[in-house]
Amino acid sequence: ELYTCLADMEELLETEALLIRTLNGYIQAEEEKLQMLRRHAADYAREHEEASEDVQSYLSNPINAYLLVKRLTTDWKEVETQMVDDVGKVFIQNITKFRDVLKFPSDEDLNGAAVALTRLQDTYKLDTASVARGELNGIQYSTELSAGDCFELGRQSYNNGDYYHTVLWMTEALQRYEDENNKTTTKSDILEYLAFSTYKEGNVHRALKLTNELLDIVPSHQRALGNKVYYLQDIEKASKEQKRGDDGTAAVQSDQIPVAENKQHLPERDVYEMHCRLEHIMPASISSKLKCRYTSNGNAFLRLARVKEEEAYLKPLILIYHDVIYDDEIETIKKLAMPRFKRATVQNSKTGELETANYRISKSAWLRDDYHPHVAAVNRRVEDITGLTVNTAEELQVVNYGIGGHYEPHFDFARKEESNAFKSLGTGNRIATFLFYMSDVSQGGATVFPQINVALRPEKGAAAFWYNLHRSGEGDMDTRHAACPVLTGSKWVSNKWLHERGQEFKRPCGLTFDTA
Ligand SMILES: O=C(O)CCC(=O)C(=O)O
Ligand SMILES: [Fe+2]
Repeated sequence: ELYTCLADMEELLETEALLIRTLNGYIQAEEEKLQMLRRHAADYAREHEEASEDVQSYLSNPINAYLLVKRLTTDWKEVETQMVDDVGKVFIQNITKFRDVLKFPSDEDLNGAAVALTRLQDTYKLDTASVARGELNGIQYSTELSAGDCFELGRQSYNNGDYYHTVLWMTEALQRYEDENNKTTTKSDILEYLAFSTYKEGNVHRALKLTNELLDIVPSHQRALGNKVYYLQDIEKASKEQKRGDDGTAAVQSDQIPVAENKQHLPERDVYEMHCRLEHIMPASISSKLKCRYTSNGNAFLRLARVKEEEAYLKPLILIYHDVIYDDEIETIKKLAMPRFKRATVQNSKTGELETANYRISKSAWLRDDYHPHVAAVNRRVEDITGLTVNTAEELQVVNYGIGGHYEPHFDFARKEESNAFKSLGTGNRIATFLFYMSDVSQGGATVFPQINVALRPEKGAAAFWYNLHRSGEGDMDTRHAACPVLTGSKWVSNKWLHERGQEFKRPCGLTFDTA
């Protein structure tokens, strides 16, 4: 699962470098072989021509007679050996050896990267043609996609049962195919996927039209012939039902079930994505009440080194601290995390087991205080800034998000029904979250709170802090939040989750407005 993390993806470039070297080596060896054969062919031709000029006199020379026989025996054998010699074999063997050492992406990675791209397309409302041109939000980032590249994206979507994106990408593939001089795929393959997905999306007339186009190119296409019969029956049935006067169309099932309606009564997904695009502007009635200050929070250490504290929201209180993790600490933490990275997991609310899920795509690692003084220093800073103890906190969790990496809306605290969640820790629920941003993100990757319309843009060196629980210990539903998919760049964060135990006399009054 390399695609889940940008740090791992860098290693793929090393793999590619080796493949390029190997391929060039193979081409050179193959060329040397061909050159040798060409030389042989020329030698044969020269001697043969000489002999043909005067056959009698040529063969009357015993040396010539001997050479002719030799040419057709041992020399020719040598040629045949060269011809069957599989020059590529040893190069392939070399690559096979490297498979154990170097990172190679799997089919699952290809699928993950394709799904990530379609997720970005949806969240950031990117139109297919622009993405195919290598543009993201109007900025040219990469080379264009060929018809074959678009076809492969469509095929991956198709394999996931995602007909919506199949239609988008196959349509684009078709358009690119027409414009391509060196064709990178075949029109009939595109049409086959496009027709069937169009049918699945409910447009049988267009599916039929596309299938007819396919049959114009390949009249004996078995699946197309079968589908055509099926589509025609479908159309006939629908027109009969219409004549009878009843509505033949099935009730359209929406898969946009509002999971948790927010205060605007829009499906949470729409609100979440709107905030990811940073489209929402906080009304002045709220933003005008937010303050910035240098604070020491009554802490002796911080009195000497005050921190910049900014209110991002008041109820629940969300605070941003600027410049609270330093570049050398960030470098150390990244270095420690990289070899420990695992695909991030989530807790199954029924079983309490940890498992991977598509709604959380990133790699994460846990770092103990004693791994490096920088880890201890960062934890200590959380304590100094919040006035809470980190004795009962979880280890520092380091997260790196790769292509389209994200974490959909969730709570950091365990809900009542998840009574097993933090049981083994024996430190109670996650009272607060301290989230360090260890990188800027050029596009995407905001932390958003859909219930209260807050979006935080990652800023390297800054941190966000909020309480997940009311003073009563009850979870604060307004702290529901998400990490938006990364559009361009790499996103690094570290989480310090503070727990209830040990905070009994520490949760400072000044930090929260709610007394519930
Ligand atoms: O990466 C982010 O912005 C938020 C991460 C988060 O919510 C989490 O790891 O629980
Ligand atoms: Fe979270």
